[in-house]
Amino acid sequence: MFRSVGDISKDEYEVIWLQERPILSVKNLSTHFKMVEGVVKAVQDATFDLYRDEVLGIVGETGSGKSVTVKAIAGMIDNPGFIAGGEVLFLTDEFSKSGEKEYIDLAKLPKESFSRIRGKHIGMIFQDPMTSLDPMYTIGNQMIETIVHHKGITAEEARERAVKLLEQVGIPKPSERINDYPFQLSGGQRQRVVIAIALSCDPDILIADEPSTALDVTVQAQILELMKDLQEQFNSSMMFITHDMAVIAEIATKITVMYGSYQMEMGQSKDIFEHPMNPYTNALLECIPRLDVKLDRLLPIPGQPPVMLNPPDLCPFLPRCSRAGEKCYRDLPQMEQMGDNHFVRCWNPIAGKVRLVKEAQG
Ligand SMILES: Nc1ncnc2c1ncn2[C@@H]1O[C@H](COP(=O)(O)OP(=O)(O)OP(=O)(O)O)[C@@H](O)[C@H]1O
Repeated sequence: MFRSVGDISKDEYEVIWLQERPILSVKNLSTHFKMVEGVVKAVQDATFDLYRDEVLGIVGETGSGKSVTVKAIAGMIDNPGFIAGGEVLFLTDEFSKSGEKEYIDLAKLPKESFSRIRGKHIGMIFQDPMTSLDPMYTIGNQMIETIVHHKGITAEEARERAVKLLEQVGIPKPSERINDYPFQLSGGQRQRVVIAIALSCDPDILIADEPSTALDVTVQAQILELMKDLQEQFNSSMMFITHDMAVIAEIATKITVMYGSYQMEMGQSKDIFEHPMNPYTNALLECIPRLDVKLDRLLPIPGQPPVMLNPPDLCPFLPRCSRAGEKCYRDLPQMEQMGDNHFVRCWNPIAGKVRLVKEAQG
């Protein structure tokens, strides 16, 4: 049965409208650190959209700029770091006079205003739960304070909500454990508490920076499973950072691959795994251990990681790339669209251009 536009309620209309517009639109974001020795160009030209319900996986090896990207979005870059350019457009009604959602540029938002964004609209989960928890207060106190501050409800209501959240993240006997101090919990349980706090204000975006890396392997898998379930339940968009392609395969709907401060490739997960076009993405995929091939050790990518201090304006993967050609030594390639939602930074992508030309002819 068809419905006319007049039959659509205001709430339904808002859902449709929101699904068509990204909740976050990052455009040409660059973040640098001014050091005595020179400028560390940590993130250059990062560009992506995040839509409702999407899980964007940011993957790359250590030092590639993953954490700095999300910290810049969340207003967490301190001196000597600074946003050197670009926009971070976030769709919110937090500062709106009309009550309608509007885009605000987080790259230009004063530091003091971030207390109205972080914790409320953007929930953060870091590798080490103790960076988010205060050892001096019970987990109940910490959760209730956050909820009262952002939701404006009574401490009693906040306590009820905290107990329910602890239950949702799998803490046994939550009405008792809420009185525990962080040191009384295991590492995995502490991370579950941090996840509960991050979710406590129904954030629009959840940012998880290697949330399971510091935990032992079985707990890692449990935390990953929990994050997947909660993302579906709470319906928030997520940005998930990891250096591990196998982890990203589990959780991300869309992936951006970073190397030496640049996005090298971005696309839907399926496309990245089935048709990687950047030689670096391909090298990363070749490092994933396979069940059908017996190896004594993981295959490392040959060569040295890139220099971040005063780098040349060339592809950062150039010194390690087996496909490098003459053009690669002259100019930096830009991100180029190669297919539906598939972008790659490379002068000589793997089968990319050939595939598109064939598609166009066919
Ligand atoms: N406070 C800082 N001062 C100077 N340089 C910094 C600072 N923070 C980060 N950097 C530099 O910025 C670059 C990107 O760092 P970032 O932490 O984003 O990497 P990453 O991809 O998240 O790596 P990891 O997986 O190890 O966290 C690195 O070269 C790092 O040394």
